[in-house]
Amino acid sequence: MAITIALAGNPNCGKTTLFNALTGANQYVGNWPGVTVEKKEGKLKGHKDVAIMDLPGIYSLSPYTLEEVVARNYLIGEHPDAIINIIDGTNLERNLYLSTQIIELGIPVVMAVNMMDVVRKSGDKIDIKALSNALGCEVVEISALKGEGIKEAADKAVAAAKAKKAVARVHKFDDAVEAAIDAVEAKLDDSVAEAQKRFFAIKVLEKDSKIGDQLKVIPDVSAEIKTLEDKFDDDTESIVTSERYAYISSIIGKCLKKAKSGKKLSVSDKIDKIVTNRILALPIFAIVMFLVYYIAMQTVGAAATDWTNDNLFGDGFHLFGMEKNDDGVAYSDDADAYAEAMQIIDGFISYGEENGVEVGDIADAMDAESDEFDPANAAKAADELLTVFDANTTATYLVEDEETLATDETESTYADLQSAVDTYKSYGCEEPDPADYGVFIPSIPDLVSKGLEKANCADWLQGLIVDGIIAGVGAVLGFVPQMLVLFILLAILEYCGYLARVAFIMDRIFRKFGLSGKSFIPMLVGMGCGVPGIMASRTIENEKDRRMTIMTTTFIPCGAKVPFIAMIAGAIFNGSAIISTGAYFIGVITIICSGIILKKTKMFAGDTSPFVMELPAYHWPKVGAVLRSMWERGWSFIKKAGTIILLSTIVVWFTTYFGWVDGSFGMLSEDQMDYSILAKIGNAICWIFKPQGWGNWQATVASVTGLVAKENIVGTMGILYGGGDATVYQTLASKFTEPSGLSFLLFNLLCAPCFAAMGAIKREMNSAKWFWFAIGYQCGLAYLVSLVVYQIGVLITAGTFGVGTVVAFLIIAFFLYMLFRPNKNAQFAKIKTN
Ligand SMILES: Nc1nc2c(ncn2[C@@H]2O[C@H](COP(=O)(O)OP(=O)(O)OP(=O)(O)O)[C@@H](O)[C@H]2O)c(=O)[nH]1
Ligand SMILES: [Mg+2]
Repeated sequence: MAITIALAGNPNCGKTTLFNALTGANQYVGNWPGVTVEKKEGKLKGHKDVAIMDLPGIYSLSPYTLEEVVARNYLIGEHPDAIINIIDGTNLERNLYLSTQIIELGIPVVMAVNMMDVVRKSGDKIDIKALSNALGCEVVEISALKGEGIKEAADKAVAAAKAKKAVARVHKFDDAVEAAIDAVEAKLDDSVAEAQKRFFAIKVLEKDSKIGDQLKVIPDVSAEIKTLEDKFDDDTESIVTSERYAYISSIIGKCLKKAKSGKKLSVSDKIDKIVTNRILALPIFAIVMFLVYYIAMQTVGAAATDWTNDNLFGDGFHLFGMEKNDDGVAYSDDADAYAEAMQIIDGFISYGEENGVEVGDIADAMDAESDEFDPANAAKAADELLTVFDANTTATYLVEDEETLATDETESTYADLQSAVDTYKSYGCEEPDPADYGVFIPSIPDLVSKGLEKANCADWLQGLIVDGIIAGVGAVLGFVPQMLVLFILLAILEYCGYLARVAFIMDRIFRKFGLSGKSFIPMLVGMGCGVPGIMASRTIENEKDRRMTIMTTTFIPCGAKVPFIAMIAGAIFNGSAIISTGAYFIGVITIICSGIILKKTKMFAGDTSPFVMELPAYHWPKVGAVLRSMWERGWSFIKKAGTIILLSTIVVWFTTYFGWVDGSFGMLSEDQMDYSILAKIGNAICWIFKPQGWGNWQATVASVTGLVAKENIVGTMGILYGGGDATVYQTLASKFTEPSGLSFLLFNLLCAPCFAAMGAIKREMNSAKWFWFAIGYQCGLAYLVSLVVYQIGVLITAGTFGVGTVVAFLIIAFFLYMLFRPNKNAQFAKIKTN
């Protein structure tokens, strides 16, 4: 016989931790209330026929928010065989409120008092026997985190389910209340099971608005309600609530012995005094986020990512950094000396070409790439070069900077040429081979292309693999080290409980603007991925607020947006951590401004949901949990690279390297990309982004592929700007200016999220109209913001003034009007001030 056991309890009491421990699952656990918003089923380890159901946390069986409805509907409608009611032992009194309701459901219950490790440490004593007697069900002490007592709890629940023995009610409410309940029970029809009658009777008495969904017929009980309300001079819901609290206080004295802690502040309280301090909170938050980004983007993470990009996907590297040859000279020194000599020689050749000196044959003989290259001939040619120039020649020529691709005029004397030729010949007229300097590991693209060449692979396939897949997927994978560092740091902040404080701090700010602090939890979750972020909006009871949160949550950079932010910051802004941290603050500011503007429209007007959130105690993050969270997020990033991004890069590569030249369709060479299919598509739509300063087909196409998955922006750039001599970063730096780079970044940060997140928006909005409204709002806002940033940017940096500037100022004026216009819908506020 299959058995289902539901885990029910208050938010943040450890249900999911217990679920993971019992089933071996890996569900998301976070140190704040409202982490789980959907029910989740798993199999009890070692029992194939026992299913465990993790539920969202609830404070009572009178649900206010969507995820509470999920939990209640499950408990009432699906009727699990047993419930493990998890109670946070550090907060017994409040947690028991739900328990008094759960034992009325007519389902076998086992109470699991969790967090016993913390309870013991604090010195409190819980009398399990007394508690069990008072509640009429089995009680076990557990620590879900440490795995203590969990097997016992599960076994007891299985036994209770098999015995099918519902909780024998020990306690009675006030006689008048009991009489009313009995009377209502008698009025319920037979479709209500006997064991559930008490629960439904109380709910009907309480005038619960949503209970109609569960009952076929709601009996008329106005007489009973009136009698009770007259007697207690209160409404029935409050009467029942205070009866429950009276019951709890009657048992709590018998079951709980608090350690004499006096009035000393706990460590958590002391930390909170500082980090949630009215004045310090925000600067501390800014510093913490800056440090997170500084470490991930500029120091540790960046070093690892640079190494990966430069070596693994770039030029290759020497094992363990040992790169000395037999004479003890470092490879990099030799390579630099050779490159410097070549620069002067090439300079003289191009100077000669321009000034009518016959250097063509010399250049050919020295061309190491050519098939007929022979070092002996090259040496002779080099000597000849010395003879064709006059000893007092000073050559001027252009040199391209490797980083910025900017060209610079340089001068070299004949003496420079002489020593350059000597150096050139001393290396045997060929670039020093890194393999002569220790164990050299070629880069992945080099290795693969050599292998493919050896295997006589067709050109197009080689192109697909090297220029398509490796360039695209490699560009994304190059960010894995940075992402892992970032994920570790965010996981630490989350597990220790700091992120819950951030929600609290932000609530103070949000509230000033008429927004609910509850909107901040989805944003916190959205820092990992927008999909669960959007789902986390279920904790908001007010429908208008919830819609608004769904619309704005993805403004926060999710993990997938990080690589492209890092790429733009790295290529155009010198890797500045201010750009990466700034992306978060821009996300938050956009959410706040959107909130203010939208709240003033009829569609979203109304009171904001109250924000009640307990601050969980600080925990030391567990190394295992942090690493697991890092790995999970990192792995999903890698998995995506292997599936959707791989597919996208193949499509991008094909459409980039195939196209029509002179009327015939075929494969294109690197300098013909402007004729490609992709260029055609991009060119057809890129005018849209002219006012943003990056209206070229490459950037446009990258933004479009970003809608499939945001990592694609980097992958697509890798293909479109890769190839050729310069690195992707160098090409990017040459194609974007600071204003256009910033505008590109902002557009892609704020516009519609990836398909997966759009799907989540569709699901949560549950309405095509609202879905399109959300997507339209995001794209429209992104378009305007990026336009303004570019136009004002060029006005400041280059003094360019034109139609675009005027439009930008008009947009700003409109925006300011929307932001500061009086709120017509907030009449109550006006009345108050009068
Ligand atoms: N010290 C200690 N911490 C625990 C224990 N069980 C859970 N926690 C921590 O409590 C926090 C909340 O755990 P979750 O399992 O996410 O709680 P939940 O009940 O599923 O929360 P919601 O899904 O929000 O309702 C996490 O930080 C856990 O690590 C325990 O036995 N001891
Ligand atoms: Mg949970």
